[in-house]
Amino acid sequence: MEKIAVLGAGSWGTALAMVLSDNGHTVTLWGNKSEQINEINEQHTNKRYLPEINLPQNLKASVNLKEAINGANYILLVVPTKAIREVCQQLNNELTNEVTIIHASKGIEPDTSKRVSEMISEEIDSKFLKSVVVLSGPSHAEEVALRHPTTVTSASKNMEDAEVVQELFSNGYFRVYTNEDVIGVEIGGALKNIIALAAGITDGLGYGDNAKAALMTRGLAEIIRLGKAMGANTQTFAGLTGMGDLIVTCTSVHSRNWRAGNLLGKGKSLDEVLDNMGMVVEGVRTTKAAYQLAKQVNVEMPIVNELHAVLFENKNPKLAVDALMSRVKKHEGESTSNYISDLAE
Ligand SMILES: NC(=O)C1=CN([C@@H]2O[C@H](COP(=O)(O)OP(=O)(O)OC[C@H]3O[C@@H](n4cnc5c(N)ncnc54)[C@H](O)[C@@H]3O)[C@@H](O)[C@H]2O)C=CC1
Ligand SMILES: O=C(CO)COP(=O)(O)O
Repeated sequence: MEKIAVLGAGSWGTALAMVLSDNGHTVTLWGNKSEQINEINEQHTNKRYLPEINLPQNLKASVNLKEAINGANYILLVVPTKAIREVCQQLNNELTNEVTIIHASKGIEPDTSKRVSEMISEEIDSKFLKSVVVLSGPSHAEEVALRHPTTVTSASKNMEDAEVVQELFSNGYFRVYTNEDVIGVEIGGALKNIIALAAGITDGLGYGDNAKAALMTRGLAEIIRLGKAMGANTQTFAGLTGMGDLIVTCTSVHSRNWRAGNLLGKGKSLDEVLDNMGMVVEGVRTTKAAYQLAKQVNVEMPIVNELHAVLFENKNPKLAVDALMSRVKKHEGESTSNYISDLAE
């Protein structure tokens, strides 16, 4: 059994800390809000993020980063993408031994277009960084905390590291696959949030399942196009971290991205929506990043373009849908079917 520090005491950090505690590891959950940390230690709950969930008695929490990482060979980083660099810088100041950093955050940094694993490698001194492993897939914290069956992927360039992480997390309700395509896994996890925002918008506008199926299918084609240009293995997008996560995020009431889109479709402003949410909506920043990236690498991403206009140029969501529907007529062309046929190995 291992000593593992989980940095980020929101919905996903808490749910993953539960999985690791259930597996018998010694887990310390680190957060920056003392009231919340006291609640976890004293009441064994984290009501703001996971109401009605009782946390394992052996799960400890701390506001002290040095104390949380003391003796840990594995650090799970699960703060919003916006906070990754800041938390890594704090971590870098406290590290005294080499660690494997596992991250479970889903986003791309605007302006730099960096994926989370790239930011981690930039911020953590290489003498302390044994490996970076990504944990991603269709996995709403609310359902994992109820110990409902969930599948995810552990990805690393080094398959042995991915397998170690698979072993750490796997149990009867949490099944972990491995993959060596770090780029594809991170791009899929980040970009599905954009499509979930768009799916929320069409639901909020009162359009039905046809519109959502169209967005999911054509959205996946956009994700694949960008992923391919970034060097991903296109087959990855037909798997858990691509299509799987796209399905769960576009169709679940648990999704903060879908819920935010839904409110936008109902006429709320972006500021009103984000004030309302109280949790991270990663798709907003990732839309900005994908919009910039698509232009840089010359990839056509019409849904991303329209969502960018709705979020940042005040475009009426209904007009954005009209614009997508009246684009120049096309052949279906490069669709996911090309890749899905290769998947069932
Ligand atoms: N909630 C979910 O079901 C899933 C979330 N994710 C990803 O996990 C990441 C985190 O998401 P959630 O836990 O859901 O977000 P959340 O909004 O529920 O919680 C975020 C937590 O990070 C903390 N935080 C923010 N900035 C910080 C800083 N500078 N220092 C220390 N703590 C800081 C907040 O206090 C809060 O506790 C996101 O990238 C998200 O896309 C991935 C899979 C599932
Ligand atoms: O990534 C997730 C599920 O796999 C969570 O999605 P949201 O951030 O939209 O809630």
